[in-house]
Amino acid sequence: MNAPSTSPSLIVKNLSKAFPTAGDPLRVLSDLSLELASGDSLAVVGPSGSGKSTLLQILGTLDRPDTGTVTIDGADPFALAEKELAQFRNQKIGFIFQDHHLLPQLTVIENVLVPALAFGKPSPTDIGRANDLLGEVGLSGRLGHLPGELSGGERERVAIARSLLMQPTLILADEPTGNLDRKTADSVSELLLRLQQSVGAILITVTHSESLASAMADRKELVEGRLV
Ligand SMILES: Nc1ncnc2c1ncn2[C@@H]1O[C@H](COP(=O)(O)OP(=O)(O)OP(=O)(O)O)[C@@H](O)[C@H]1O
Repeated sequence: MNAPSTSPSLIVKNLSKAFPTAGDPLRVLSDLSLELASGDSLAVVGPSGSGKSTLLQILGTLDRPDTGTVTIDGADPFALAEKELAQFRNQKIGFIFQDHHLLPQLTVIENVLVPALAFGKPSPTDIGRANDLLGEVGLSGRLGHLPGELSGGERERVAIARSLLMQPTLILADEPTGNLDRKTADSVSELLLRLQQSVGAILITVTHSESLASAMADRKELVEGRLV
């Protein structure tokens, strides 16, 4: 487990992003800056179309900003070549999506091990960690099951375990409880925050859910391309 520190491990400076349209480009992010340190949790809220997913895509290094910089653990991911960037992403960033994005043909434990595949065959350490994480999310008895055999809340818990496999610096969650009933949503968000705290990762959650947003230590709204 990483000891939490207070120096910012995510530094975002002056991000801008626009998409081409038939008319003027659609400006989605505009001079957006943000700094977060190990152990921080942030809810990003805002109306539909305000740019929350676009921000998450850029922080997740899945899309590039037009201008501005993202620094994760002192490194500029966008300066890396494609293969190195893919490895950096797998090592430093855990993703959790509303529809979990588990691979249907892989078992629960194989899904949790997917981030390790970018580095070759999962090591015994990876396999031990996957087992431990599945224990922590209460799924030790379901290692060999397929995602289709699990409930929505159980699938989301597998996605949480997968996001933590590589002990990431940053966990990015897009509506992680969006498909769940209130009680299941509350238990999944409690679990996510507990595990995020235990590894000292930064957690950024995009959500329309008031109850999930209020569980995070901080909350910011995307307004006219900036976080306020
Ligand atoms: N690849 C793209 N090409 C063109 N326009 C895009 C693209 N991606 C997003 N947009 C536009 O950018 C704006 C912001 O989209 P984004 O998905 O980031 O919003 P959001 O805040 O996540 O919305 P929601 O809460 O509905 O998921 C929208 O108007 C969207 O249509």
